[in-house]
Amino acid sequence: MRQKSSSTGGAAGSADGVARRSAIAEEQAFLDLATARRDTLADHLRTELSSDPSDAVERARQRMLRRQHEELRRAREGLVFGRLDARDGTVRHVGRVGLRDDGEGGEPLLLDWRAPAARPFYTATAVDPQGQTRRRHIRTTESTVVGVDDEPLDGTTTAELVGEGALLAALDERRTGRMSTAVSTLQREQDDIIRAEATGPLIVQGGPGTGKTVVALHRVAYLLFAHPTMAEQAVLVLGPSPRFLRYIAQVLPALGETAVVSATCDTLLPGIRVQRDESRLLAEIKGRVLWQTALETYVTSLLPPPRDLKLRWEGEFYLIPAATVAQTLASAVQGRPYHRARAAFAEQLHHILADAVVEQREALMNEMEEGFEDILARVDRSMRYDPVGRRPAGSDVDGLLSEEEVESLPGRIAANAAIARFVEAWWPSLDAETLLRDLLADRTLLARFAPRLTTEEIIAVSTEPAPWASSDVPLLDALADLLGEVEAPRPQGEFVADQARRRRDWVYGHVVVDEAQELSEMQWQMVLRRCPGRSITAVGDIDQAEAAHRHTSWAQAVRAAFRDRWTAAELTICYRTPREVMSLTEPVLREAGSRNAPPRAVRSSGIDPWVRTVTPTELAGVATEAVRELRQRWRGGTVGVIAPAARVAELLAALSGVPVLTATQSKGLEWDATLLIDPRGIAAEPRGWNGLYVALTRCTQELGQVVLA
Ligand SMILES: Nc1ncnc2c1ncn2[C@@H]1O[C@H](COP(=O)(O)OP(=O)(O)OP(=O)(O)O)[C@@H](O)[C@H]1O
Repeated sequence: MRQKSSSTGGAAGSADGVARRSAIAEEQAFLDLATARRDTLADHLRTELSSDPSDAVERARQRMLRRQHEELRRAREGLVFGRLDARDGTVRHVGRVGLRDDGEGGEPLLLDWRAPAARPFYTATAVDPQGQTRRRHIRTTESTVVGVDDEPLDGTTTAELVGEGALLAALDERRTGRMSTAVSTLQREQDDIIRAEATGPLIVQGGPGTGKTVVALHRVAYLLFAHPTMAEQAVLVLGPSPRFLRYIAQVLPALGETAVVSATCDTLLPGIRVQRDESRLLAEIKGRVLWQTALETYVTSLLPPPRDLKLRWEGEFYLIPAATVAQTLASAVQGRPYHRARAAFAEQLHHILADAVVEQREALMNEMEEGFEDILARVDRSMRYDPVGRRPAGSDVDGLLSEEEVESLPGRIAANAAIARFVEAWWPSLDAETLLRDLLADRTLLARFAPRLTTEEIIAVSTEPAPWASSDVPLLDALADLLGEVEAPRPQGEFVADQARRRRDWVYGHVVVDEAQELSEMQWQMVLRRCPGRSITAVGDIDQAEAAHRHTSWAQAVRAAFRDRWTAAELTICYRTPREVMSLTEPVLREAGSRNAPPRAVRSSGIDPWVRTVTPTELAGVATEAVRELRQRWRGGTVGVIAPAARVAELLAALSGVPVLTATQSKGLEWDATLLIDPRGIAAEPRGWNGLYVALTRCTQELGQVVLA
């Protein structure tokens, strides 16, 4: 049985009221102390910051100081939110950042929520109190304590939820259109995932509203805290849409994190923009992992075939035989990207040529000694040949190259523009966009490199229009990776995230994927490329999958990326959607073909979902009226409208002041009230029952449906 913890706040005249006021006053005094300490530390750090670090060590130190300063600066709202009273009488406060007092040795004043010692705040129970007798949630508004919720952990009560009062208050708040942090009310099953090992792929399945996004973002903050080296590599957060990224944009900065790059799969490749929609058929075909092999063999076919290479150096011709070229080519390629292999080949070629020059010079000298006049003339010519005057002084008078000349020869050859032009002509630079365009437009090439595609599929792919669509991005990314950069880019930017964002080949310390059920096999390859160490957390709901691929289980969805080397975790409690609405979802899930049960709703809104039935001509008018009512009822909050794709334009024209989205576009978002237009129309779309499941679960309070008669 669940019992409420005692909640303390607001006016009261009883003994309870006195205790409450005293608890609030006590916590206010602590908050004032912690705030003053935070301000002092932030001021001190600011004086340490320099805009002109002298060397790499100082640059790294400055990056760390800047992070710490930023973290302190942002830790305003909810600086202190919890307190643990231990059996041995120790009292520890938990907050957004860790603070030490300014006494000798700097005793801990405030525990960072991510520190191991803060863990009982999220996981202690009456059954397993972890040495604690009481957990207190401290509610604040700006710098004022407005209430406290106490939970005894001495076995006098049992509670399923951690800090139920504070949690339910947070869940009941009006939605602003921006996600907020949940650091003070994280629940046990969420905390377990947030602090899980990050050594391999972790896939978190959770129904709608179970806090997958909350967990994903707080996990990023936790990992950056627990593994400072990760901050040097940055963390990538992949979301389903720019709208979703805007929705979550404040959470990580509010948690003080700057070493984070957020993107969608469509925006991950610098310089590439998705410019058109595409059919589901093509999205599915081009999402298959077979393209990885197809592109690998395609790029391999573009390597230059070995042949005799005839090079000119200082007026003489030198022949590098095909067998030497083949050997050098094989050692240069060895799994390297195309352009890097070329650079390795060129470097070896410069040495081979230098050796040939030295050998030939020695041979000429030997012959000369035997007195051939014409050879003398050739030597003379080759010694005089110095178009840019770079010949180092000190050639031996006997015509042989000096040791210094021999040593510098490969470098001079490497710097020679004519040699570089020769290599470029034989092994040309390529660019991913041109290559992909050529491949996709050419049925013969497609049949050769992607033999697992059917003739119909090849025709469909080759008749697509030119600008890039979403499913082209992973193909371009794969090609760009197989080609490699012609020249290594220079790091730019003050924060590590700025550098990472600009680099296609940046290797992140960790990658978090939200709405991971939507990723195609080729999009997973994009993720793997950015995190070869596979420190990846993917959160999603396989029952909300709407993308064109056919996966209906995580095992299928990630087989190509991870085989069976991944760990599963589950979230089971729905925090967003009230019980009244969740009760509508079970039959929808069955229709979607799922065998899972919807998550258990943690709260009731007391508002029954309602339905209005209309004719098509009444639709816009009734929707307008319904939106007006909902906006009035949820004044200060948010209302969203979800409709079949075919009705969005008509509704956008009729409604103002509310977002009108398809089920797919509403992924990951939430409003206080949702108006669902033509749910049967949504269900009839491709993967429509999954879409309807998404649409039904977006509200935190009230659901209205407008159904066509
Ligand atoms: N521990 C928590 N404390 C306070 N609020 C929470 C907590 N967990 C989740 N929430 C809130 O519940 C709502 C749903 O969370 P979230 O968006 O992370 O769920 P989700 O599983 O990603 O949902 P969906 O798959 O439907 O998009 C959000 O408003 C979030 O802030």
